[in-house]
Amino acid sequence: MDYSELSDKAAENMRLALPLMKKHGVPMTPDNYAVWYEHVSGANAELSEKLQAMLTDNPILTESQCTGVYEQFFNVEKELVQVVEMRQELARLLKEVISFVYSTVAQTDRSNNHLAELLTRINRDMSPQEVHEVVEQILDETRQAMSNGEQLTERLNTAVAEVQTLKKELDQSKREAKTDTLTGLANRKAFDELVTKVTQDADNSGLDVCILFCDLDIFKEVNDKHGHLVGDQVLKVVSNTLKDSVKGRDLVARYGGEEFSIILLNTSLQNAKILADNIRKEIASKRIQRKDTRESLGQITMSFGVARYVPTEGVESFMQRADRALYMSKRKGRNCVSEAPPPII
Ligand SMILES: Nc1nc2c(ncn2[C@@H]2O[C@H](COP(=O)(O)OP(=O)(O)OP(=O)(O)O)[C@@H](O)[C@H]2O)c(=O)[nH]1
Repeated sequence: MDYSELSDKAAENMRLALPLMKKHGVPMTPDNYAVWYEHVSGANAELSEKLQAMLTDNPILTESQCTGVYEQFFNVEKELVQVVEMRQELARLLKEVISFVYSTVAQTDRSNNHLAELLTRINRDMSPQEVHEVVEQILDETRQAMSNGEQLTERLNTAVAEVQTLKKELDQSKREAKTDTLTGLANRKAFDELVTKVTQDADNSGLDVCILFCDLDIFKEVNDKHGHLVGDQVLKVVSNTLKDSVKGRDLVARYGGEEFSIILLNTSLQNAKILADNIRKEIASKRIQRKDTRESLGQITMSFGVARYVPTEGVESFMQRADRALYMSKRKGRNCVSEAPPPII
């Protein structure tokens, strides 16, 4: 079978994942397939490390180990109906392909046995007619085997194309699940996930991680005076300013209504405070106008809370401190930056 024309990675991953699952005694369920596909694709280092660690203890995985990995890395998606539907589709596809592979293998076995049996019948004493009959049967069997092989290749090609489409849709819905629809920024879920990860990393590396919590000042007045649509326009302008103010490695998220949060990697507290103050000035200097009437909305300002992660304090304490710093800025009269108090460890 020539797979060289199959469209790239998905085919490769499918070919790698199935034998590995067999080797490690992993039941061929869609959930397990999702885990092993992710593993062989090399896209999820954490998942691969987890599998490697389990396999070091025992090369055959138990059912509960398999479920455990799936739950850890994929279960979040269960919340999304669309993703559930895609999984069901993948399950159907996988079931169909596996049963097709099995039936082709069974047919090939039968075919091989028949061919072996035909070969044993060939001997010197056969009449030309008998030789002719056996040769005809061998030819029939060979044609059948070739046609089975072609059908299998064709079905696998279709399956690979379907898996690719599903994967694209899955990637898209994963992205959407972590994006705020109004501003296009990362949402709170994305922020929470990343801040948890980078603080855990910082526990080991000691590298600087800072967060900024920022909140629009007296934003209710904008909404009350100009309406929610204009308020939304302000949120978009502010989002763009925040996004343009940080480096590609940093994450800007819309944390809630008019509250934003930023993760700054490899950034000292001093530099985080300077950055926050620059953003503050940039926003305060803008003169946003209503799109429809060109009426000025007056000065829009933001308050900021800045915190640097202290290794081992934990993500909750870190976020609480940043939140407290933001609250301090509000109490000081708004449109300013405050540094978080040290953690209580
Ligand atoms: N237009 C719009 N407004 C929003 C959105 N989410 C939250 N808000 C508004 O943001 C305002 C927040 O009001 P408050 O919590 O009282 O805070 P504030 O008026 O900004 O005052 P301080 O935070 O104390 O400076 C409310 O009017 C919310 O309706 C949104 O998606 N769009």
